[in-house]
Amino acid sequence: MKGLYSKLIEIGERPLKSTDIVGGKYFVEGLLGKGSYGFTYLVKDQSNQIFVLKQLRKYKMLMESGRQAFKREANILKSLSHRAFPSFIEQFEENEKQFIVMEYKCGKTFEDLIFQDNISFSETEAFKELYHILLLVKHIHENGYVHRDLRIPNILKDVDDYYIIDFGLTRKLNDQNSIEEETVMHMEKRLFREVATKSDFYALGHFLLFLLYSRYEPVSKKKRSWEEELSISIHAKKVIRKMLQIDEPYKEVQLLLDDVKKWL
Ligand SMILES: Nc1ncnc2c1ncn2[C@@H]1O[C@H](COP(=O)(O)OP(=O)(O)OP(=O)(O)O)[C@@H](O)[C@H]1O
Repeated sequence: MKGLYSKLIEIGERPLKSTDIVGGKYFVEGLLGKGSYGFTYLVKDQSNQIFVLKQLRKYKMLMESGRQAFKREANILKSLSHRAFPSFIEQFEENEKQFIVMEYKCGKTFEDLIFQDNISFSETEAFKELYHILLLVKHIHENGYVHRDLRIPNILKDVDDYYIIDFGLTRKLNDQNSIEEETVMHMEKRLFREVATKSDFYALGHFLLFLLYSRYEPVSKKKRSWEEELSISIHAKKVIRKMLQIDEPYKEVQLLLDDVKKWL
């Protein structure tokens, strides 16, 4: 549990305002999000180029684990250089605040596509989307990382281009979960956060369910399982059951890609 002191700092902290200038050259355009670790802003430099600026929250800055997590995200962005992930621009401290500047990826999150634009996906369309995303996840895993936060707000699409953002929870595959994490996580969270490739497949199993549920029309008020509610093929069910670790999980991304190729 957060201490009272941290809680008070958290409540009292205000994000930067539009019109603020950071790092001597970044003009704050607006707040994109307020996550658990920090504030995320859209900023512009003097040449009107857009970037994403992440600011570590003050109470997280007081904790070694918070500072480490922020540093880790910067290092991961530096090492994962690929057009599908935001490139690292710079990192600095100003007025006792820590910042990371990264490339802005233009696209819509799958959360917005489903819930704002009401786009719906057939089984084939959903698995095709998964295929493209798995190619990017393959790159992450081959570089020795596991993302651990592959949720619909962190995966973007712009026509035929796909992007993965938010590497705040990413770990090296040979890292251990911190004791802090282990003790606070309940079972469901553990499956998302395990430092193993299967946790990314688990998250993508949920991603797939969001896409498949976009076509679902409830026929009764009775709550049923996804296997009962969704009209999908046996092959689709088999793949999702392995992703969700109901059946023996996939050991590596290529095995999952091989199964998903069927829909291409
Ligand atoms: N590099 C980026 N390019 C484009 N949009 C981004 C980028 N990074 C973050 N965003 C957008 O900014 C918003 C806030 O993102 P961020 O990941 O910092 O926090 P969050 O998702 O609100 O919270 P949490 O970190 O707890 O998951 C999201 O809507 C995301 O789509």
